[in-house]
Amino acid sequence: MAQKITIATRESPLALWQAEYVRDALESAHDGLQVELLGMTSRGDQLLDVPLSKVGGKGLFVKELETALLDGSADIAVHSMKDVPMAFPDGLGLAVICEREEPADAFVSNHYDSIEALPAGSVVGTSSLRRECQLRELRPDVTVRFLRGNVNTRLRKLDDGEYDAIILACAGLLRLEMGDRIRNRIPVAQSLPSGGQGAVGIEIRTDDHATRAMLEVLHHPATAECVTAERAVNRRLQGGCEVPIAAYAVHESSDSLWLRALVGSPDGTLVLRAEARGSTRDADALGEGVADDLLAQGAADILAAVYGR
Ligand SMILES: NCc1[nH]cc(CCC(=O)O)c1CC(=O)O
Repeated sequence: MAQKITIATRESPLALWQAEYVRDALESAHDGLQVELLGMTSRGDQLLDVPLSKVGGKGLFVKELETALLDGSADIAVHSMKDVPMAFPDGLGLAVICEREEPADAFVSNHYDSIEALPAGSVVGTSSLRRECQLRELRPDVTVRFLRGNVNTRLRKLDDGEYDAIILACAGLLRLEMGDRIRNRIPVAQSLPSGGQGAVGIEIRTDDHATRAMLEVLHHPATAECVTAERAVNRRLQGGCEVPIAAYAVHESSDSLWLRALVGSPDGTLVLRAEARGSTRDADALGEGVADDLLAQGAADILAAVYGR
């Protein structure tokens, strides 16, 4: 049995928190196991002056880590599931999904308590088309301004006065012990989260059975069921962050899920919604059904306009 595991991780404070969480859980579950972090910078961390929707989207945060897995310099890669594309390179795959932190988006402001309380003309920072779409549907009278960078950078820009408010994931703030910055947990009906938001996933080489067995202690089946349904929506739509897409599942009982999803235009003038309930055992089919409903409502046209298909 391997007595040492190397974790490939990005170097943002949140990515390091997540990698350290995995390291600590593995070391306490397996006596004598040594776990090391291999920090690396992804293209998503370098290209900070352009929206993700313009530079090729999701894979940007995971590609360098996957290269480290494939060349053997690391054994596992720890990701925010929100940033993990649907398809994996040959020889790599997801081993486990860890317990979800709060999935909602956070309204963060030094002046106002909620989206509703913003004066007309306020400037709100986000570069997520999903957040922009839903915010503008609710408040067509506010201005959305570009905001990227890691969580700490975004908060600093807010504090510098560049924005009246910003929208972040609650999960990142809570993990970094900055929950006091959350002025308001935006109800999911107002800002439906991204598929996988708040969940951490671990990618490995698919033939590395010894490592997979050691990761099992971190697997959280209930989270994995929800994230599976959410990711099935994105997979069926074949959409990344170039289009406003949200997908969010919760358990209604131990064996049934309620999945909601939406596709929209960035300016929030067109927002298509679909939802369905289904068995946890068939989370993929649940997600595909909701995606098909969206496609039938006209999501196909939105996607075709963006991706030229
Ligand atoms: N795209 C960046 C990213 N990836 C995961 C999180 C937050 C933590 C999570 O969703 O697990 C964030 C920042 C944010 O959206 O505020």
